[in-house]
Amino acid sequence: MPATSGARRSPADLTIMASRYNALKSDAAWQAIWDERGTFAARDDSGKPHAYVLEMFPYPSGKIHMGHVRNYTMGDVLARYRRMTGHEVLHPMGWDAFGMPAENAAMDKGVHPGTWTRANIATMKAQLKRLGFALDWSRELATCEPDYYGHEQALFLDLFAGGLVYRKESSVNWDPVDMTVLANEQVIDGKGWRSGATVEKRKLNQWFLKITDFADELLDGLGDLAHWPDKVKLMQENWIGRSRGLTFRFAPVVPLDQPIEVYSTRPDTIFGASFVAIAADHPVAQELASRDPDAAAFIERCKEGGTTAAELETQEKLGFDTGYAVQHPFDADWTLPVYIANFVLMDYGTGAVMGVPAHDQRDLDFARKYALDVTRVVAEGDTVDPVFAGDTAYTGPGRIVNSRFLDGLSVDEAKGQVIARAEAEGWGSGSTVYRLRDWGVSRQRYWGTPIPIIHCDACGAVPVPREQLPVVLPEDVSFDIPGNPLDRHPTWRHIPCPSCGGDAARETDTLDTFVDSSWYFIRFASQPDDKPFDRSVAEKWLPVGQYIGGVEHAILHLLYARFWTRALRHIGKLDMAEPFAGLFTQGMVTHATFRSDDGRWLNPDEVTDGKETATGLPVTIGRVEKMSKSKKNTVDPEPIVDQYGADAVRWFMLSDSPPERDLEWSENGIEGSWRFVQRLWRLFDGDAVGEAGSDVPLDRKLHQTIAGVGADIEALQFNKAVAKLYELVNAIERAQPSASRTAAIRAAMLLVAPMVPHLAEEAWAAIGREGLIADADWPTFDPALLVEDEVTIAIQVNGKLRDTLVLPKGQSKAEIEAAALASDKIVRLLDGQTPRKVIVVPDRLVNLVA
Ligand SMILES: Nc1ncnc2c1ncn2[C@@H]1O[C@H](COP(=O)(O)OP(=O)(O)OP(=O)(O)O)[C@@H](O)[C@H]1O
Repeated sequence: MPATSGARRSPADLTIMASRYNALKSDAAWQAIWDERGTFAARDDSGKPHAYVLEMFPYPSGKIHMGHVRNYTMGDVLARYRRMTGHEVLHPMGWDAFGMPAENAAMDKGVHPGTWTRANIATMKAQLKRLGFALDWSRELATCEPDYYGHEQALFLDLFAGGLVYRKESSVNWDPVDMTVLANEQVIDGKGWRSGATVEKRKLNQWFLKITDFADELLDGLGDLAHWPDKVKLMQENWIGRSRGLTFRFAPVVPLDQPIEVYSTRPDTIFGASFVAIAADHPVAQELASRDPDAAAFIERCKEGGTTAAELETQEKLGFDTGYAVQHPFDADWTLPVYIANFVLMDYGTGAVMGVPAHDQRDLDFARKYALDVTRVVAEGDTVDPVFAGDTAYTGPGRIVNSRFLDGLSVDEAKGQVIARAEAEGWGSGSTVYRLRDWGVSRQRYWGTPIPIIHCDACGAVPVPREQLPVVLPEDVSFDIPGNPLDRHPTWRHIPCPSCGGDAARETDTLDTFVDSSWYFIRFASQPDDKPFDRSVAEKWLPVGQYIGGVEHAILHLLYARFWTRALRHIGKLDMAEPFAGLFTQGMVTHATFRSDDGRWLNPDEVTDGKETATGLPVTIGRVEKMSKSKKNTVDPEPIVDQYGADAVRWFMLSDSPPERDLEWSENGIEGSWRFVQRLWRLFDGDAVGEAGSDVPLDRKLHQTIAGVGADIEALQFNKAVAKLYELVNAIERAQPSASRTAAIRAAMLLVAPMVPHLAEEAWAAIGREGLIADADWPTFDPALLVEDEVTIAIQVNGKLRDTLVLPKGQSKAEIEAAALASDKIVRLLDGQTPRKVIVVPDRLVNLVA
């Protein structure tokens, strides 16, 4: 390393000097060294405290984009920092590799989903490597490989044996043109995304996991997650949706011959009820349809439309007046009409609801359409008028009004009263219900984990014997016609029944890909060949200390993983309640979206000056949205890494804004990061070593920075850490050569190492240090140097500021008083008088009462 003089240079000069840092060369060299030495391989038994840092693994959709870079850089800084602070770190990476896009690629391009997926994995892995992430690649896994999903099948069978899996008929979205089941996201405005046909509901036998058995645990367990964002906990709480309500019967009015049982979470609004709505497949509706062709035709119509909650919310509310009526439970003379309605589902509650239009939006839409009464029973502020105007239901809190004996009560008090009366009078009973449904895991798709079940006419659903696992997906399938190719494979599904030996058939549904991501973090911690994980090893690492991922996974993925972990505990496979002790949800990297003249999404690369580069036709610039492959608004980091090197890209992703905040991608600023990397290099490379002399302010700055940067990284406040490092570098650059300055430069190398690891290694080697900086110890700070040792004290006379004094910190009251009374200004002001009273607040102020 060239020893130059310690003379200061302006940053602008630095980049044009000869000894420019060659990032591309250094990046490749250090990445190769880390690889060769297995630097980031986690050892199960090193004796050091364990730290498990994990980012949500990506779907291998093609290339990584800046969103991934942001997510993975944050995890990487923490992982590297934990290593330097003496931890054995597990920081693995893998691929959430099953799912629809691979099947779509197969249909569009004629390439096998496996080929497409594995090629994407290779590309993305190479891209991640170029960013220098400290990942333990020896533990890499891809969920689409039998050595992963075979173990998942074993776990599925464990849960099956443990009574947590069952099969039930349930509705799916059916595309009548493509003759296939559609995933919810393939239903767009009630139509099949490819065929454009109106989607129907169909009943199919499907597999479910009993997540509802754990509803209370999953809800109450949120209280123990101190290191999770409140917003995520709230989202989970709402999703589980525990509420107390009333199941009760409306007595029939002739000619109806049976009561209608409903469930309501708002029994407090019972005096606002104006109708009862039943599902199309409710027994009363079915019975009517057998005699009334109009009712039968309406029920057919109800089959249109998807099954998602969102669909049910948004689709037009349709009803059929059965002509039947029921009695209000509190008034034998009050009757309510009974409608068949398309928004009521049979497998939800009792398949019947009471309609309270003033206080439920769905009911209000319905009541306005069919001209039913709308009566206010909860006051909205001062508004108590029973006539409810407008088209927006009031769902907020308030006093109960227009409700006889309930008037004046709060919503909760009224609920309690109605439940108590119903129970005393024997027409209903209170119960706790959950919004959470059991998890339907069957997907009528090819590219997923085959469900390890064999169907036999004689024996029913029989688990695949363990020694026959994995049930491997056949590769010889075609996608030329819609539907699940497993269904039409010539041989794959035919198999003798393991129980009776007769002809039987494999289950052709595959598992929801959320199952794959519900336990991958366990497999990362321990991956023996012969079982899903070795419990004692897994428990050494788990729970994950810090999990980092997008808030878009706040509900489903995180809830399913929490459930899976508890389910494994329930069947005695793992002794752990919560999989992720700490959670951080990074803000999204966003970017404008572009659409071509004919409505295709375009990548920013395909647009020049507002026109599609290829066709010259104008493009539509859409909203700024989360960078994502599906909207094609991705920016590939690779050309940027080519130009500026990995460290500049990493630094840039960390420095720009608070990590929890969204960040609109722009290349402005990357050059600034590159210049800073160069500046660091000049500082590290240009230091004159071994000079004597100390520089106390610089020592203080250094120790404050060591403490502050460590705390910021621990709190994942990377932008703050970066700001402190800028300040330190400024201070070092300004300082005259001294031993302090040399020490500060050495420490700065360590402090920036988690963020710009290639440059840090290069500098470390250049000063002749043994070993890697990745393995070096994080610098320690001297607490005595963290405090400023002088304070400014205000001196007041009769409450008015008259002077200030700079004094050593921590002086006694007597010392401060003496100093104040000796001040020239005060001596002049007092003019020989002795103050009547002296009030001293140490390190802050002195007030003299004259
Ligand atoms: N634009 C983004 N900004 C920040 N983080 C992102 C962004 N896109 C994905 N991530 C994060 O990357 C991790 C892996 O996500 P994954 O690859 O499954 O993302 P995705 O949303 O499916 O992306 P894509 O839509 O491009 O495939 C997740 O933690 C996710 O939140």
